[in-house]
Amino acid sequence: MSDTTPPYDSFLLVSFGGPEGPDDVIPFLENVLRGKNVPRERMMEVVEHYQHFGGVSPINEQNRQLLAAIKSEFKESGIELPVYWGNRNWDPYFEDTLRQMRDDGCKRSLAFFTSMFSSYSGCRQYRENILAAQTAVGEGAPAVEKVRMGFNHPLFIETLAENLRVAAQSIDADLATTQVLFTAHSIPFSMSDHCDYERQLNEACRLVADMAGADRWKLVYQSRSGPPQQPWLEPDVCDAITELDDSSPLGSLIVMPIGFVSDHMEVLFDLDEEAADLCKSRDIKMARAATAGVSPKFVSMIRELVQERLSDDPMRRALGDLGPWHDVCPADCCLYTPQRRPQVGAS
Ligand SMILES: C=CC1=C(C)c2cc3[nH]c(cc4nc(cc5[nH]c(cc1n2)c(C)c5CCC(=O)O)C(CCC(=O)O)=C4C)c(C)c3C=C
Ligand SMILES: [Fe+2]
Ligand SMILES: [Fe+2]
Repeated sequence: MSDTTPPYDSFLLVSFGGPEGPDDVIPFLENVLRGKNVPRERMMEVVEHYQHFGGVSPINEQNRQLLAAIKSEFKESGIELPVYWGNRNWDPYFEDTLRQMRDDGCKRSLAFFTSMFSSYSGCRQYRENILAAQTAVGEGAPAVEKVRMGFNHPLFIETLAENLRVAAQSIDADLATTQVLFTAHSIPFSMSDHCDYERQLNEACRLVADMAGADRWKLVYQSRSGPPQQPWLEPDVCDAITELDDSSPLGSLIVMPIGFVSDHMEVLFDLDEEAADLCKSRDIKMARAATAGVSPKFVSMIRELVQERLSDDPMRRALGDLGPWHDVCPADCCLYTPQRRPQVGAS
């Protein structure tokens, strides 16, 4: 490492958080929806989804497993960074984590966000959250810099291509002929107009489909929360299934939640319940492909994204046409509304 290389002294897993019991559900969702134009009725609908699973989102447990996997991957690779975890919407909150990091003597941390695609929610909002937490902690709060977006990293694409093949095998489907629907969280146009979310998603879908040999694929959206008069990305996964099946009976279908890195509540409810019920009612054999989770290659990708920032080597691995994404976000990266003024946060 040369003198100009930032002396990172810690690693921070940046994530969303989720409720750990029935009483947590409403305060959690109020955190999620603060500042977002989402009707109360939609929030109460989502409350039911969470209560249906005992009020516990699997996301926190999945992040605990991811942290453990990252720790052992770092150890095996000789990376001596202590590993921390902070969330936007639930305990452990960023402020508590940054305070702990300051008390442990951390000055500059490298962060991995559990979002593989650029959007306000998955990029800028986290940087704003971290800035707010640094301000709250005050003097001595560690600096936080994020690793680049990994949507086109070969190890991410390989992980998902393998998961797609496994899903196809589970229903004896031929990927060359079976319809594949890749899903991602729908967002309002006022968000998608100011980021590369759709471009990155389309690229990742193409790369995964090519690698797995899936010839019939489409990118669709799930988990829409806005009022009906507000335009959000479409089509919705269930509308797409209905339309495709009406035009020519699908028979079999593979759904892959490419926009998410773990099988959290939105995957369990919107896909494993709603989309699966729809498929059952139409006699469609549906397989839901696994998310990256703690797959060894995905964990190795996180390690690689960290290692490239610890070294002077400019090498950045990426597949496809978009190239490696930026290490440092430009000032206007992932704005939400055109009127929003750029704010400086963790890069
Ligand atoms: C305006 C945009 C969004 C609204 C409103 C919204 C509501 C909402 N989201 C969840 C739960 C999750 N969302 C997650 C990811 C996610 N959400 C949005 C946008 C909105 N969500 C985006 C663009 C993304 C992808 C980027 C990211 O932040 O990950 C996730 C996954 C988080 C993870 O770390 O994997 C969850 C869970 C709820 C319950 C909700 C309110 C009804
Ligand atoms: Fe969301
Ligand atoms: Fe960004």
